[in-house]
Amino acid sequence: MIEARELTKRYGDKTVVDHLSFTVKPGEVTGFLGPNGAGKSTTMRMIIGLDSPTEGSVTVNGRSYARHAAPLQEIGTLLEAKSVHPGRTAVNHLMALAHTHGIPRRRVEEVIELAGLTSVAGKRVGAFSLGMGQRLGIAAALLGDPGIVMLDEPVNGLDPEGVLWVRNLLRSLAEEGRAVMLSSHLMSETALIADHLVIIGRGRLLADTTVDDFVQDAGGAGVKVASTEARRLRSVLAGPDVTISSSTDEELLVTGRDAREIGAIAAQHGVPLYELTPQSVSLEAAFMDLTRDAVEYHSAPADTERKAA
Ligand SMILES: Nc1ncnc2c1ncn2[C@@H]1O[C@H](COP(=O)(O)OP(=O)(O)OP(=O)(O)O)[C@@H](O)[C@H]1O
Repeated sequence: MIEARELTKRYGDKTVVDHLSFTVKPGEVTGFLGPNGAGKSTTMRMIIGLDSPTEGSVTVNGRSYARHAAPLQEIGTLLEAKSVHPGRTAVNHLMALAHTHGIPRRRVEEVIELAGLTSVAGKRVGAFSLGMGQRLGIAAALLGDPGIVMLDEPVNGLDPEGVLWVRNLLRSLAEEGRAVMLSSHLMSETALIADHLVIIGRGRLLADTTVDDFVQDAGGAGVKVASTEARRLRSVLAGPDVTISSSTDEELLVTGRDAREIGAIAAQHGVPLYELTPQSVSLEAAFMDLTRDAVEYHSAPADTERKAA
């Protein structure tokens, strides 16, 4: 478990992390989101003692990182994938880390295999692509079999197969009961991996919520239904919390009932359907709305068009 309480970091008169409180719980993937410059990396650096808070505190399994005798076995981290000696091979890099904690070679081999690096284990890290570097960083994070895994932008530079691998790996680590924290500035990608969201902007907490609630608050999704008997369908679907709008004579947008219910009700009343499509909310748009005032570097034109994902 990671617990940040009123965590604050100032550089000169600039407050980069501003009284931030959140918890990263075991058995969950927590997505740590914010636009560029929001303070994500600074927060993560404070979690593992690379920066010290100006105010407030953060603990890893109940105590500050520096007070753990074997920190690699408490929390595995990937902060800067390229912070590796370029002349070392992947296996030597991991062995050097393993030696600091009395971790056996067998475990090094395990994480190399887990990260899909077996064929390049003997290659010098300096020749690694960005994606291979990310995989090596993740292998290093898992070396001590830690209960907490914290990764800064882990899918950065990965190809689609690599992205899928990270997604499945993080989900399985959480299912094993570990606390997983990953930072990102991509809402839709994070929503596919995370259970919980901690969203920050200009160092401040903007939202501490579940992915499900965020999706719901983003406007719910609604279901698009098309039928040759849309008028009759509208009347059989009506209910106290149901909203139905129509864009054409045969199409309805229904909120308050999911696709399964709509299909069942339509079948019960013998109404033919030729389309039944759950609408996906534009999570990226909701995220941009939430962080709009906290974006440090606006691109021109400043207003991004709102469109469905
Ligand atoms: N050592 C430092 N001295 C002064 N300012 C700093 C220092 N480190 C970070 N900052 C500033 O703190 C702010 C937050 O930076 P940080 O890297 O934590 O953000 P981030 O959310 O990780 O951003 P990104 O997604 O771009 O990596 C930025 O404005 C950055 O310029």
